[in-house]
Order: sequence, then structure tokens, then C-alpha cells
Amino acid sequence: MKLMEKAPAKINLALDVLYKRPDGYHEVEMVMTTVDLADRIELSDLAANEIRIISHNRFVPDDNRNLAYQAAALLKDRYKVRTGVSISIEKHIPVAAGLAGGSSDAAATLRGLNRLWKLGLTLDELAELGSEIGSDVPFCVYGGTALATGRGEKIEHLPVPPKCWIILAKPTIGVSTADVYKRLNVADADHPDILQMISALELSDYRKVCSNLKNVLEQVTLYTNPEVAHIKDQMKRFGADAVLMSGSGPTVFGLVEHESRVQRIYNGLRGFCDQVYTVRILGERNTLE
Ligand SMILES: C[C@](O)(CO)[C@H](O)COP(=O)(O)OP(=O)(O)OC[C@H]1O[C@@H](n2ccc(N)nc2=O)[C@H](O)[C@@H]1O
Ligand SMILES: Nc1ncnc2c1ncn2[C@@H]1O[C@H](COP(=O)(O)OP(=O)(O)OP(=O)(O)O)[C@@H](O)[C@H]1O
Repeated sequence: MKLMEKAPAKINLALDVLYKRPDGYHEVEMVMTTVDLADRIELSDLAANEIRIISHNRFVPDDNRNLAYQAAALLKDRYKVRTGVSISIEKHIPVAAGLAGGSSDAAATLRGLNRLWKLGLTLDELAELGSEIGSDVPFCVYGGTALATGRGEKIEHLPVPPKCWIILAKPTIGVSTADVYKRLNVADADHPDILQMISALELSDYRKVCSNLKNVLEQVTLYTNPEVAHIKDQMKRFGADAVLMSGSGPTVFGLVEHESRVQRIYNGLRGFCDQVYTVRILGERNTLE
């Protein structure tokens, strides 16, 4: 049997770090939402009892370093599954970009294998398993819009953001998430007002969403990567309503309310940046089919 799952990218509308925990992770408060830039995961039964990754992307590992591989290995081990699986990843989300591409592939693999192997697990159970793979995986299991706390694994669903266009631009540099967290000085950081962002979503107030976009990790990545600041400036200059770096970066996203401006911003950025995407916010959370 063969089946397909979509693995959408996420952006962080607000990202706060409260403190460094004794286990080395940071306690966070993040408002996240999925967008319609997605990898496509195809899962098929394999006669041999093994996990095979096919990706055709030189930046994506095809062994047990791949987060989709880890998701399959975790389910296989926990539920004593004796059949093999081939996981084909058609990559559309830029790698090491702050868009949770690997985490979303892992989450889609959990959802897909739950169906393929008829495990009967709930999304909550899949999200709990996903937290063993990475902090962004539980959010990616549900998708939609949510507040993520703890190290990112505690999820509370939020209303869909007001309708708008999102422009994503990724500079050619890659960023290490661990390194960005390590270099953050929590005491000196400029913190977002997470409650105001939640209120903006509850009121469906586009202007309020724009004025509350803030990411505490942005300064850290901007400091060592001036390209990110340049893209932010240009996106604003071309007419985006508000701009922010997603996650640990380096991808920058801009919110645009009026369609008439989208093409101008896209064309302006394409003049000096190879990876630019125009996307929409994905309204719906995932459900189990
Ligand atoms: C930056 C974000 O993408 C924002 O959504 C996430 O906070 C990071 O999520 P992720 O990539 O799934 O992170 P993980 O794979 O769990 O962790 C990678 C590394 O980032 C650091 N890390 C991550 C999450 C967290 N709350 N505190 C941390 O300090 C740790 O050094 C960890 O070893
Ligand atoms: N399925 C996968 N797709 C992409 N990268 C993967 C995958 N599995 C493992 N990786 C590894 O993970 C690293 C980070 O990739 P990813 O695209 O997930 O980063 P990211 O978008 O910055 O993640 P996050 O936003 O969660 O911090 C890559 O350099 C790659 O070696």
C-alpha cells in the first residue's frame, strides 16, 4: 500500500524565551502557524523489514539522521511493527531555514504511518511521541495556529490569523538552532508580548498582529548575519506591512494585506535573493482521516 501526507512549513509570529532550563533546553512561549509551502511525503510498504529514505536533495540526510527516519523508527520500535517502509520526501521547504522542514516531515511520517500501519493513535499521542524527536514536532503534528510552551512541546490551539499574504525570503546561509539558543542573552533580550499577540488573534485584528510580531532570537541571528537585516529592510521598503525572522532563522517573512502589493515585493526581493515564496496561512488543523 502507498499513501501521501503533506508536511507544511511553520512560521513563528511571536517567539519568547523565558530562561535556560537545567536540562539545557530553553523555556519558550511561541505563537506558531502553518503556511502552504509543504514537503510531500510518500509512504509505501516495503517487503524488507527496514526503513528507507529517498530524498534526491543533497542537504537532506538519507539515513537515521533524517527526522522522518527517526519518526518511523520510533513507531516501529514502540508498536513492534515488523514490516518495512519506504519514505520518499519531495522537498519544497528550504533546509535549515527556521521553517521546521525536518520537524514537519517527521510529523507527517507519524500521521501517515499511523494510517499505513493502522495503529489507531490519536493526534495527542502522536504529538507526545513527536516530542521525543524534536521540540517543533508536536506543533507540526497538529498544524494550524497554536501557542507552544515548555520547550515547545505543550500545545494550545489558537484562532486562525486574519487573512493575508505571506512572503518568505531565505538568504543562502544556513543557521544552527542550537548555536542561536546558546548565544542568546535572555536578560538583555527584547521580549515580545505574547498575550497581546493571542488577543490580536482572538480579535482577528490584522494591525494588532502586525504590531506584535517579535522574535527574541532575531537579534542573535541578525548580529552574525547582516544579510537577514538587509532582507528585512528591503521587504519593508517594497511594501510589506510587517516583517520578522522565523524561528532561529535565517528565513524572513513579511505580512501583506493587499494583493496588489504582493507581486512588487516578490519581484523586488527576487532581484537579490534566490529563494522567495508567496504563500498563504493554512487555516485548518490536521485531522485523522
Ligand atoms: C527555533 C524553533 O524552531 C522555534 O519554533 C524551535 O524552538 C526549535 O525547535 P527544534 O529545531 O525542533 O529544536 P530541537 O531539535 O528540539 O533542539 C535543537 C537544539 O536547540 C536548542 N533548543 C531547542 C528548543 C528549546 N526550547 N530550547 C533550546 O535550547 C537545544 O540546544 C537543542 O539541542
Ligand atoms: N527531513 C528532513 N528535512 C530537512 N532536513 C533534515 C531532515 N531530517 C534531518 N534534517 C537535518 O536537519 C537540519 C535542519 O533542517 P530543518 O530544515 O529541519 O531546519 P529548520 O527549518 O531550521 O528547523 P527548525 O525551524 O525546527 O529549527 C538539516 O541541516 C538536516 O541535516
